[in-house]
Amino acid sequence: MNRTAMRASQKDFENSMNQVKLLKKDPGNEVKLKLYALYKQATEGPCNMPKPGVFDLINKAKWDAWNALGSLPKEAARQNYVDLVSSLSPSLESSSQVEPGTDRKSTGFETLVVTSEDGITKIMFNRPKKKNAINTEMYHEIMRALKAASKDDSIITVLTGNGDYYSSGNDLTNFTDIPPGGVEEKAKNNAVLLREFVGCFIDFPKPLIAVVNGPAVGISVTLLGLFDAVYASDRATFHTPFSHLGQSPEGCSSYTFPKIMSPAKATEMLIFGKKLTAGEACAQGLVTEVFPDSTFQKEVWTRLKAFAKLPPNALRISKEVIRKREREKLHAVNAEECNVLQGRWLSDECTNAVVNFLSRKSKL
Ligand SMILES: CCCCCCCCCCC/C=C/C(=O)SCCNC(=O)CCNC(=O)[C@H](O)C(C)(C)COP(=O)(O)OP(=O)(O)OC[C@H]1O[C@@H](n2cnc3c(N)ncnc32)[C@H](O)[C@@H]1OP(=O)(O)O
Repeated sequence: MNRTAMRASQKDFENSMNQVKLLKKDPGNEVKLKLYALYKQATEGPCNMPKPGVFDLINKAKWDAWNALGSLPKEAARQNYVDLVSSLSPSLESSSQVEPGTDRKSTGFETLVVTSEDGITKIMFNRPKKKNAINTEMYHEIMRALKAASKDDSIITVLTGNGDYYSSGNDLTNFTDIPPGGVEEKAKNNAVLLREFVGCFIDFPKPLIAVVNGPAVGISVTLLGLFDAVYASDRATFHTPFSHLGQSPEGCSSYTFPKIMSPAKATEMLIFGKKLTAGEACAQGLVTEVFPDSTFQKEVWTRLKAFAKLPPNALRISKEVIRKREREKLHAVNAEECNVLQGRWLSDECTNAVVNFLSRKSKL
């Protein structure tokens, strides 16, 4: 609405002040200073404060902005304030019309729900009836969602699960559809794809956070070593039963887990398949913090929203400094793990374990 020809009433002014509090998107320092100056001018008249010292940067910037309005009459300042707030309307519309908690949702995913809100892109595994097992389609969709999240305007990216599981790991039916080229070709193609998939986590440029809402198995656990923070419900468990499945570690865990938790503890998990509780995983350094399930979502999302308000460039640069010296090593480990797994998938040990699960003879 063009209000320049109108006189803003005191009521309009108060409404605008309330609207500013509801702004969803930070309008930036320049606009905030302008709003501050116009507010002061409209309520107190020309700048009447002593000039702050040069080292009092914030108050000095505020003083400069207010002082720059000179002798602008209170009424005109009030009008300018209302106009400025109304020019921020796209952000206001989204804040006032969208129900609290309603996300901007990306369509085009079958196995995920991807949403973006409050500076956070949330990638949620969405096959709850299958305990969020990762089928081939989901591997591809996670890669696509991560690539999009690395370029969108979000500050941090979160992976979580829908339902009672975080994820039961690789969908064991991935091994069943054998192409005309036979099992060797299937194993080779899967190794190439797995390497690309894990590579997306190694190279992800923004802070990547796991919100582990329930049990996690296999690759959904190993990848956690490539995340920047892992928050877990006390219902979560962490299980990598690779030997039971005739397989071997992936997700760079053969390198990250011994570093994170000590070689002996990593061996118990990765070779002997010891399942850790959330508390144990936290004590071993794999999990950042554990929360009671009853307050998990509330506490974690409050924290994540605060993280997402931190300066984005500082977050990315700090992550890069930490990841930089490890990146090459991680890619080499990933390549080697995929190569070893390719052989494992062709073994009788692996075939029997998958057949036993699919014929309902065994579970973990
Ligand atoms: C880029 C493309 C790459 C392709 C790459 C292919 C290969 C990459 C491989 C990478 C290496 C990964 C390794 C791993 O992740 S190893 C871990 C594999 N996971 C498992 O072994 C878990 C198997 N599941 C279970 O043991 C149990 O289901 C579980 C303990 C998780 C839950 O038991 P519960 O009794 O509570 O529930 P149900 O068993 O009744 O499960 C409900 C339904 O969900 C199906 N389900 C669950 N998990 C899986 C799974 N991992 N794969 C396939 N299906 C799964 C289960 O069968 C039930 O289905 P139905 O209701 O239809 O019976």
